[in-house]
Amino acid sequence: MNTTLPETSTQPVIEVDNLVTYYGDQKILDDVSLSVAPGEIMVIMGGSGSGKSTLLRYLLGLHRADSGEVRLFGKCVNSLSSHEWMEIRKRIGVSFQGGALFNSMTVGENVRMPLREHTALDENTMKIMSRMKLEVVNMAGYEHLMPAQLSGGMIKRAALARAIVMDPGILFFDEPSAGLDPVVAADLDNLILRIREAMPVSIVVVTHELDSAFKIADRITVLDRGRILMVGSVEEVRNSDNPRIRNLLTRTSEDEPVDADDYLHRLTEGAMRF
Ligand SMILES: Nc1ncnc2c1ncn2[C@@H]1O[C@H](COP(=O)(O)OP(=O)(O)OP(=O)(O)O)[C@@H](O)[C@H]1O
Repeated sequence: MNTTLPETSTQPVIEVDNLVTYYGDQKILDDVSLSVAPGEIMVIMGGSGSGKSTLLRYLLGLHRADSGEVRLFGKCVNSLSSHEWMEIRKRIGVSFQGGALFNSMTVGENVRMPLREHTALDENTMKIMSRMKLEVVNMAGYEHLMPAQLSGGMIKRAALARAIVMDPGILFFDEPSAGLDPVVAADLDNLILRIREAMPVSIVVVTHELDSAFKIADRITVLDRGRILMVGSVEEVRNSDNPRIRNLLTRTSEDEPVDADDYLHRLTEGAMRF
């Protein structure tokens, strides 16, 4: 549950300043800066290998920045004590690709797990709170089922109920609609919007699903080879004339097979221009 927030309501809940990260000798994120305002939905988009998941891991404080800084709720994640980090961690909900419910527990037990771990609430209160969150994700009445009895979409929704059970200030999604059919994926988008309406939470979504990004985002960060190409509104990204963003929007990539005619056409077009 939300502890009293020390920051003013307009202070960004996430701030990234000039983040540079390496895996070994390879620079993965290069001078990345962005911020996420209270209640904002920020979508991180980019081609495969552009650094989206890596950025998410740094936002979650899983790695130490090689240079630059990540601040959550105004606190630099690299300089927190483990106790301070635990306090911040309670205010962060995460919904990862697989949904990842514990198969040996019922849906209700799964959703209550963070409450059991981080609070001293009595059993009854925990049950009421988990039911409320299951209602938010349209899963009321399913709390006694085991994960194996659920569809893929229901597993995602139950995992989402667990991610919001502590009323987080920030909610992270990694490819929320991966593996879902388009109708279920669209439901999940609606649910993300509904959660933002229902609670004061900032949401960061990593996705390569354009339809989903355009539907839910307040702003989009476009990553390309570890650098930020653009941070802007849906309209700004849609209307960008940056060729690499256009490529991303039309789903062409240097790794994809190239249509020979189209390629020649573009080549001659380019030759004529220069
Ligand atoms: N643990 C790791 N060790 C070494 N290199 C890594 C590691 N994780 C990622 N990388 C490299 O970092 C770069 C960015 O990877 P990342 O997974 O962040 O990209 P992404 O945009 O999330 O890609 P995708 O959409 O395919 O998941 C890639 O070149 C990748 O090979």
